Amino acid sequence: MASTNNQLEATELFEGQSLLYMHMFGFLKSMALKWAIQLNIPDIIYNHGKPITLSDLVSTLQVPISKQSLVERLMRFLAHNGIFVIHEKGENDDDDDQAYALTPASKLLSKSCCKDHCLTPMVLMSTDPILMGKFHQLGDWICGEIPTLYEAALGSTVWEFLEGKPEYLSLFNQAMASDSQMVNLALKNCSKVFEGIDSIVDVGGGTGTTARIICEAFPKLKCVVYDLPQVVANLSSACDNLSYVGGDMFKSIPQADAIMLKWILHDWTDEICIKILKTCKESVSSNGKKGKVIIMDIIINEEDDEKDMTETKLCLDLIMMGINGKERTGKEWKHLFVEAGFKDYKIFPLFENRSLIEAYP
Ligand SMILES: C[S@@+](CC[C@H](N)C(=O)[O-])C[C@H]1O[C@@H](n2cnc3c(N)ncnc32)[C@H](O)[C@@H]1O
Ligand SMILES: O=c1cc(-c2ccc(O)cc2)oc2c(O)c(O)ccc12
Repeated sequence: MASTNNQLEATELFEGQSLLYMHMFGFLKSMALKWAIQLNIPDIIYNHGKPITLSDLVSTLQVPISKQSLVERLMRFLAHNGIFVIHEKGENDDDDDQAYALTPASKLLSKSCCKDHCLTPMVLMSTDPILMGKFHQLGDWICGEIPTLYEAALGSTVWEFLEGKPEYLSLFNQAMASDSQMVNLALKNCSKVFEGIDSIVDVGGGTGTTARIICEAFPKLKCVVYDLPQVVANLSSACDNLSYVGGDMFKSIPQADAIMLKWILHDWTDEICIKILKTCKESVSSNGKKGKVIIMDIIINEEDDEKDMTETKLCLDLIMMGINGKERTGKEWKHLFVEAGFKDYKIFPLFENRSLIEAYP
């Protein structure tokens, strides 16, 4: 009996050990992704026009002979994780019997392949050493009085940090724009949301990627991108129905039939979200029309989502924790709408980890 218990205990401990190793080395997934981008591998494979053999890849990369096997090992790791796929050509145990091809994930990292849907800037932001570095201070920050991890690690809130560092503002804006490009692919599923409205303000709309997609799809809809002055400075619109206005959403929000908030509310605490939602409600109600607030954001739904999807949402929740925001469950979203005085709201799936919520004043 004792030995059965010991065996069980040992089995469980080995499982625990295995889980810990998986987590300890998890950072190498993002590092290997960054390596592939730094070496331009997704574009090299795409431009090759067919799966690329190891010898063609290393010769394009001009990797010294002594390091060629390292490329093979990195590609094996990335293929194991679904970023590339290995095509086996023959039965010989020869390097050139294998060739690497793109998967949907690496297509999204190739500018040549997915010009309008390239997620490379988001990978570069999420793997930036300074931005990643602040997570080393989670422990000290949680036990201290400083309100946000950004302030604890970098000395200012995220928005002040970005304002003072043009290269990071540009990295952040490009990362946000790359996420917004995906709206293009999802718009057909939710086009009804934009029908019957004449004007919309994209509050915190960044450099205007989402607004541009909506303006092109609905040429009669007048769209304003409203963001901090340093974000919209020097931006000009290519479409007649799109304009940029610099301002502070905590001071005022321009009037319109609809307000859009994409990836805005998850940046803030409940208290601040309720304040933003109340201002939006006033803005869409003040012209006497029955306006609405359109929210594109994350809803945590552990019951219905796949485990991997929940994991991504919970990772984003930790990122939001660092800027004093949070990802919310359906119940938590309801709390915001009720407290801000909205009469009703509807939820639609948008894409992958994102939902679209229409809230009615
Ligand atoms: C996470 S980004 C989302 C950008 C864009 N909506 C998107 O999804 O790509 C948040 C945006 O809110 C803007 N923002 C932050 N504070 C703001 C304020 N007080 N007034 C207006 N915009 C603000 C930021 O500059 C940034 O562009
Ligand atoms: O990978 C990220 C993403 C963000 C991010 C995403 C969406 C938002 O509405 C705000 C921020 O922020 C990050 C960040 O602040 C960081 O230090 C590292 C990575 C990321």
